[in-house]
Amino acid sequence: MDLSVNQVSITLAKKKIVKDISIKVKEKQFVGLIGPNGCGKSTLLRSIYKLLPPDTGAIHFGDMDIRKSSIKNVAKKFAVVSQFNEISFDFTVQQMVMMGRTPHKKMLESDTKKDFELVEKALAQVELSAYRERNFLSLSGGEKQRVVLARALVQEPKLFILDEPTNHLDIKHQLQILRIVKDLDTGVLAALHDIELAATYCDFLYAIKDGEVLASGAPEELVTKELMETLFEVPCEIYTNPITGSLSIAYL
Ligand SMILES: Nc1ncnc2c1ncn2[C@@H]1O[C@H](COP(=O)(O)OP(=O)(O)OP(=O)(O)O)[C@@H](O)[C@H]1O
Repeated sequence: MDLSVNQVSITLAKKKIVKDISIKVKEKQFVGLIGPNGCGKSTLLRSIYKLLPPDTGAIHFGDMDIRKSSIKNVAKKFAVVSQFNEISFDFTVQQMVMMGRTPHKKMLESDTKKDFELVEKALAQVELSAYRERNFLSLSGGEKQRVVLARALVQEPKLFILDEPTNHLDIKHQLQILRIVKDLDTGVLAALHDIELAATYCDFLYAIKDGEVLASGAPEELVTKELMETLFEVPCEIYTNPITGSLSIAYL
């Protein structure tokens, strides 16, 4: 199923933050949003997962009209890993991850063998099996982020929405998170700050500035010196890393 966002605009505190943005995530595609702080990436993502109503525009996942669907039905399709993982009550890691099963359950339905198996599998994927009895609030920022990814995995979504998923993570765990979602058989829409990682993992990128899509395309076409300098207002050179062969940026 494809995600289609058509001409979405969002106003916050009387200021137009997202201006007529259209984006698409095709089935199983890994799509990245890049752009400077405050350009509207998170705001756009929030409107896609129904935390914010857009002023205008349409958001569809396949033939499902997201604006008209219930949160529970949207949560059966989309899982979100965002930058802010603060919760008021403390839960164990296992309980936190189990919450990812909620959209698939009826009220008060108890956890099944399959639910526990999915939780164990997801904890192993993020290398936190030994932490299952720990209190979530006692974890480091990076460990919390991996628990939130595990919760998203057990949700068995058709689309992952990641808002700076690698915040707080050391390089091993940044690569781990991106590799895990890349290897899944689902679409991914991710706001990413690290352009080199975005170019490595994404099939398609949208460059956003001042609430508008400035350019879009495959990373090797989109990530040019001219566009990066316009986007981030820092002089740079783009080159091919002689060791990895991947696209790299030197900020000057
Ligand atoms: N609730 C709100 N009320 C008013 N303005 C807001 C609100 N939420 C966000 N904004 C503003 O909207 C703009 C876009 O914010 P957003 O979080 O979408 O940017 P972003 O591209 O995700 O940035 P970053 O890379 O820093 O995470 C910012 O100027 C922000 O201050």
